[in-house]
Amino acid sequence: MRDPGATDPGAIRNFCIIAHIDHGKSTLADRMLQLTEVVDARQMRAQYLDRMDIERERGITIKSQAVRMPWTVREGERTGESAVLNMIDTPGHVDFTYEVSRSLAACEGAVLLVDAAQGIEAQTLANLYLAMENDLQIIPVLNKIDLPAAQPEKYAEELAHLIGCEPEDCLRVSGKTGMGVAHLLDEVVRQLPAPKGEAEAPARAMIFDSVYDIYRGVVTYIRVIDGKIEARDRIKMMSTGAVHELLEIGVISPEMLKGPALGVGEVGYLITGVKDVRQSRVGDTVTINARPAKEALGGYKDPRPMVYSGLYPIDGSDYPALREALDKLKLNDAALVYEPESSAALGFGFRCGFLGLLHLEIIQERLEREFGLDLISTAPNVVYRVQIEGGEEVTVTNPSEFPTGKIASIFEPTVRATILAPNDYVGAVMELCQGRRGQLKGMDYLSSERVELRYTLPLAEIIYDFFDQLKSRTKGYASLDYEPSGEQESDLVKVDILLHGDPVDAFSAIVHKDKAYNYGVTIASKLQKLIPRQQFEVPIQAAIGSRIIARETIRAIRKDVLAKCYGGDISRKRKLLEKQKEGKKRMKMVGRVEVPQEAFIAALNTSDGGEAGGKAPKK
Ligand SMILES: Nc1nc2c(ncn2[C@@H]2O[C@H](COP(=O)(O)OP(=O)(O)OP(=O)(O)O)[C@@H](O)[C@H]2O)c(=O)[nH]1
Repeated sequence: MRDPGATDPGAIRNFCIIAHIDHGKSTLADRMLQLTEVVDARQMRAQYLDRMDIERERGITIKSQAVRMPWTVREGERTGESAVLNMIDTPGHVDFTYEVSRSLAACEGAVLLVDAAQGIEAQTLANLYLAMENDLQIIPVLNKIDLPAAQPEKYAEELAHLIGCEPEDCLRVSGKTGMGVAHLLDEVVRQLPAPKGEAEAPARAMIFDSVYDIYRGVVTYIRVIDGKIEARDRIKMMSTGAVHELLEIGVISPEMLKGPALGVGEVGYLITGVKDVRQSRVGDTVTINARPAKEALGGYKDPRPMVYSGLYPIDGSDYPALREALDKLKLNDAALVYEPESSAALGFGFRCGFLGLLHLEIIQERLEREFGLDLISTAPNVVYRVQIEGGEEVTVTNPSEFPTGKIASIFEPTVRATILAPNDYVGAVMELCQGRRGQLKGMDYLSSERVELRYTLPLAEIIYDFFDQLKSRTKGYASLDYEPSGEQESDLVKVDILLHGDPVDAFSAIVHKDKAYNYGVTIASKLQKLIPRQQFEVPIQAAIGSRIIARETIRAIRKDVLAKCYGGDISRKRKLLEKQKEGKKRMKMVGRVEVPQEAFIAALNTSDGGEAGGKAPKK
């Protein structure tokens, strides 16, 4: 390996692999690491780069986001030409599209990988469009050609039609057997352009990822566009003007290799003393303090939370532990926002903002797994912009904070969704989308059997169970991808759930007018089944403002836990009474009504098909 900083930009090829989930990205990356001898045969194991991920979680080393691999063209034109390949990893999910586009901007080309037994899927398209927006050169590749079910001829046609090339231009590989992979690397050198940049200009490097390592602080991944950053430099973040001492700079191949500098087109890492990833943000431009660049690269915008949810510890005494855990996670996740909130039903917790549902799930799972917390989340909701008569405007991230004044208009965020499905299921997909207030924007036949449908949908309608519904209505054949597409004015109302006249904050929801009744009835009847009878009659009502739209009643009676316990052993009776006492400790008072917290948790749980949309803890 040559010294970093000394690489001729003409020999560099920066590329990423883009693919639909499970089309074989990690396996192909493994083969490339092996063929280029960056990882030798003894160390090689499946999903090498994923292994690093686990290591990073334990703080031993960091995840390899960009690997530098030397390669010499083996066959055909330009045999013997040496190159330095940087393979840049991209997060694959729509929640992180913002990060994906930053990583794409660090490359000149992309390997578009398609499973030869499945063909093009929704994320293939979404990633391809992103790559095209970033002006990347695309190399189409069919993977898994070793599979008996592979139909490379058929899908080469599809792929060629999509990107406007000839079917023969689609390469054929098997990440599993290694077939065709050396040829693919040769083509990366031949087809992709070398990076261009001004070596003499003030340094500008783009941050495409940053991760927190407990021993080393924040490790920032950069791609140098112009100039050179040397190990002795003091660097400056252009969005904030913050200046940091460089502690280390280098490349990753596949471990961190310290070096003297990074020059034009090079991809590597840098370490400063900062302890918080938000000081080293994805998308920001790094320059040198002594000779700063005038203009930052590209546009810089903050990742904006799209989905909010309340996170509460099941055991109230875990609240300080939850706060500490969120503080720690924030070091590694610039997009996570949270602030304390309290709920009559659930006690003390945090209102958290996420990039999307997957992000929410990942955070909740990490809190539970890494910090040993038992959590309940309230139904996720999107962010509404509410205009009050008289001109005032408020942003609502929590339905219970919906303004009470006269509302002039309410705006909700929308997404542009792309759904790919076999012909036979077009009707089912359309029915689902229409039921979710979708507007059909276009429809294309990718081949004689597969259709691409484009819809504009309210984000709120797809954050519940849209994906599950789509899968079940199409027997798992449809795939979905979506991206934010602005907002629309909608006829929305806030529905409150009242228990004996008092609102239960955790169940307030902002829903479309046509769905308000349904929501009210579902939650009221769920609670009616879950809340034990009291000494007095308790009405459960759903209300829009002061108008009641649904009602259920819990009849008065003292709950006699011994009712079903005829005769028998006294110790059994005692056990039941003890259990009742234990349960009482976890009772929450809503006005005069005593409710076991489990009832709220069960009502928030969606696994039984309810509409509240919360997530119960995993036991
Ligand atoms: N037969 C065959 N199977 C393959 C090939 N490449 C990958 N697979 C299998 O396909 C599955 C998915 O492969 P991954 O490499 O994990 O796919 P990925 O795109 O990285 O998946 P995610 O990381 O989940 O997005 C695994 O079970 C692999 O063993 C191939 O060339 N041939």
